[in-house]
This record gives sequence, structure tokens and C-alpha cells, in this order.
Amino acid sequence: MTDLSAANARFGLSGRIRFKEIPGGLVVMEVSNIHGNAAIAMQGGHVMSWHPKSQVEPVVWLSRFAKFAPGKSIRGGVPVCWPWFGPHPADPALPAHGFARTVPWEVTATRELENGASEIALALTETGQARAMWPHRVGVSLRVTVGATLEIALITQNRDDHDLVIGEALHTYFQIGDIGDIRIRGLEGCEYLDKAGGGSARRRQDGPVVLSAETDRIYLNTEAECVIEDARLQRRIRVAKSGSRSTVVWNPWTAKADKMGDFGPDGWRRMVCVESANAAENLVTLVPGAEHRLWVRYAAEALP
Ligand SMILES: O=P(O)(O)OC[C@H]1O[C@@H](O)[C@H](O)[C@@H](O)[C@@H]1O
Repeated sequence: MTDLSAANARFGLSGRIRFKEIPGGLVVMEVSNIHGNAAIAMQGGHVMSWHPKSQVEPVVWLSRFAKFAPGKSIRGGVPVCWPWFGPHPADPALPAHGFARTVPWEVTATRELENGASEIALALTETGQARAMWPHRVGVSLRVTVGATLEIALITQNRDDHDLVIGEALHTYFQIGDIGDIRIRGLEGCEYLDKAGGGSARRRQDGPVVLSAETDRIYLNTEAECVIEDARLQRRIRVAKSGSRSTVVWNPWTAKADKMGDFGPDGWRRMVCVESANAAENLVTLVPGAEHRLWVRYAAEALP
């Protein structure tokens, strides 16, 4: 759905949901309600930003140097990694983190809830390009609820006649005061694959996660809530989830961020990715007809 006036007529909600085109040609849905603001790009079904009114600063980080172009993933927000996480297991020519984040999605419904939150349903558009990369019959949808909290459900239905194995993540970039001033609780004692610098060593988390260098970890068998404690912004962000057995913690640090070209000079200091995923040993197998739902809820609150 790229026709703006048709999209606004069908799914716009006066004063609350509006579609617009941004420089670079992407169509973005802007959501604004009594609880706060969010923006969702139709490319990738990508929640680009979320700023609840209770917070001085946004909770979901979007790089000031993000590039907006057809077929290119946006640096920040909530990229949807699907149907594989990281490099493709067999074909390095295929895009990292799957194709869902760079293909068109379409809105299938919008509504305002009684509590003033806005609910948006999106579906991955069937394209020949996606089919060529992953030739299976499947239904993929997102349900985004923008309220006092941000909830996102990523739903996969196997409509084929054989088992499907998927990797996935809601690859969320959270806005923080400074990378040196946060700690992440909820992963204590968990085993992780340490991918920083291209490795894959297995380690165990000792205490809360504190970052002091490039960090790229897949925490395995982790279903509990994570909490990002931010001493600089004097707040904590709660990351609750279900249907997700891996948690990825990522920050590229300075040298890698410089090479990536869309972080800006110090962007990497203001973000941390805490991704609710099913990756590595936690892939999901769907039998024909089965449905899998990965759900997250983000909430921010002042530190006591
Ligand atoms: O630059 P991309 O493709 O969005 O990926 C960013 C990072 O995403 C993380 O999830 C991966 O663990 C990292 O290895 C990767 O570098």
C-alpha cells in the first residue's frame, strides 16, 4: 500500500494515524495519541521510533544518520529479522538477518483501543523476490500496540505441507544516556555465544551485563524479562517477552560503528540492542498449519 491518499482514507485515524512519504521515498505511518508517538515504515514493517509522553527522551532509538532507501535496512528502531537471524546458514550471498526488514509490508487494520492506545496490524507482502530467497508458503504478520507501553507480536503461520524452521528477532535499538552508564539485568548465569570480533566462544554471564567494548552475544535459553538500568537517564527499560528463547545484546563500539557509516560520530554510545530472538540453538520448527508468536512489551519507568 504505497498510495498515500488511499492508505490514509482506509487506515488513517483522524489526528492519530497518518501516512506520509519521507525523503528517500519510504512510506511511514505516524502514530500520535494520548500516550506518545511512534513511526512505522511500511518497508520492513519497521517501527522506527517510540517516544512515550512519560519520558523526556525516546525509548526506541533511531540514528540521526539513518539512511532511508528502498531495499536498505534502517539503522535504529525495531528491525524485523526473519526467517533467519544473522548470516544465512547455507548461502552467504543472501542478506544478513533475512529479508523481512527490507521488503514491503502492508497495513491490514488499525484501531483505537479503549485506553487510548493505537493498534496496527501489518502483513508481509508476498513478493517474487522474497519467494526466490525462501520458497515456502507462509503467513507473516505484525501487531503493534502503541500505548503507555509498546507491544509488538511477530506471528508466523506455516501454510505449507512440510515443516519450516525459522530464526527471527525483534532487533530493538534502545535509547540510553551513555553506553558506559548502563547495566542489563535478567541474563545473570545464562550461557551465551560470544560473536564479538567474528568468534563463537561459549561463555556464561557473571552478574549483570556491563558493556566496555564491542559486544555481540546470543544468550541461549533465556525467556525472562530483561531490564536496562540507565544511571544517566535515571530510568529503566523493561523488556518482557514470550515465544522467544534467545536474547541478543549488541553494541558495535566505536571502530565498527564508524565502518557502518550510519551511526554518526557518537551514535553508538546512545544505543544498546536487546533483541528478543530465536537464534542459534533456539530456532523454531513449525509443523504444517502451526503458528508461532514472538511477543514483546517495552516499558520505561523512573529509577527509584
Ligand atoms: O548491520 P545489521 O545487519 O543490521 O546487523 C547489526 C548486528 O545485529 C546483531 O543482531 C548481530 O548479532 C550483529 O552481528 C550485527 O552486526
